[in-house]
Amino acid sequence: MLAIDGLGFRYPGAAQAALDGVSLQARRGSVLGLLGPNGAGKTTLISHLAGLLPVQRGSVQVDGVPLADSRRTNPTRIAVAPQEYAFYPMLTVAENLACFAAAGRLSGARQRDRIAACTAFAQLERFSNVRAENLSGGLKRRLNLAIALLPEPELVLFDEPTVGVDPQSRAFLLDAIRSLATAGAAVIYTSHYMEEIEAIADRVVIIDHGKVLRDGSLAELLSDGPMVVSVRAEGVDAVALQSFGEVEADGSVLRVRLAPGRSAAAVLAAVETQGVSIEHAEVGRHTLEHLFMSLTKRSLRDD
Ligand SMILES: Nc1ncnc2c1ncn2[C@@H]1O[C@H](COP(=O)(O)OP(=O)(O)OP(=O)(O)O)[C@@H](O)[C@H]1O
Repeated sequence: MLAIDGLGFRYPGAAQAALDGVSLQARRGSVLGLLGPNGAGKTTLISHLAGLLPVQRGSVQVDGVPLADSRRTNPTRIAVAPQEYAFYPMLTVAENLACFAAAGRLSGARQRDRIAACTAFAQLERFSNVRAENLSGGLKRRLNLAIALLPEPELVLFDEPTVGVDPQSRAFLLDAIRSLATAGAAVIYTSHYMEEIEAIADRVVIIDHGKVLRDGSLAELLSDGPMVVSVRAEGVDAVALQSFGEVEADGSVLRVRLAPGRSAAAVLAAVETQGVSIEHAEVGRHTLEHLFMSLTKRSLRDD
């Protein structure tokens, strides 16, 4: 549905491009997980799709039509559920929905139907008369979701929609977002929580410094890495394990990305011969987080 090809963007006066030749596609019925460290270019990309930034280089097309033309003929086809709360705190849930429905030019029976459908979808019925400022963090996120869905968009972008919510609300939001794709919408989902992306995305795009580092199905990305042995034990000599593969320390956990021909059993045997006791050991393919960290490196992003 959405095809981005070679998108480049430089903020006025910026030394470096925020987006440098980004290409990706979002399909109906599918959740695309968009991952990148701070400053990678995610918000800049989403701002293009929300119509807030002009295309400087490359192209963005919706079903083969340039984004700007598509937005002109159908401004509500793409919706963004932003990171910040996008409602009026002084208004109740029902008043907010009515206000945003009217602003989105919904009227009459259609307006009533959409408000009822989105209230039910976000399970907000019991809170219709509660002022938005008095909702819990999870309910505020659900109101954000309901507002974004009012115009029945075909492509929905979620920018870190679960920040500050408890595990129950997070599970609810993830299920709800997944069900949008199941019902036929195209969904783009950004989050810093890798386990969320693993839970709901079919495809994953990892970007950094404005470039796409990896684009593939979740299964491809998880299966094309080496086997990883994680060992939690105090006092292991990490240098002695380097002959088995790349070794990474994470607190008291050592992670060995096995080199070809090396076995997990040999790593565990080598740790035991050091005379330390293993508290916990795990063997498996690398997780999305391992892949992400190895692609984007571990350095902190302060810019
Ligand atoms: N308004 C702006 N003017 C100049 N540079 C900007 C502006 N907004 C963002 N940038 C720069 O563009 C680059 C991409 O930033 P962007 O906000 O798109 O990253 P991000 O992946 O969304 O990061 P985060 O995870 O922190 O939200 C960064 O180097 C950032 O400093």
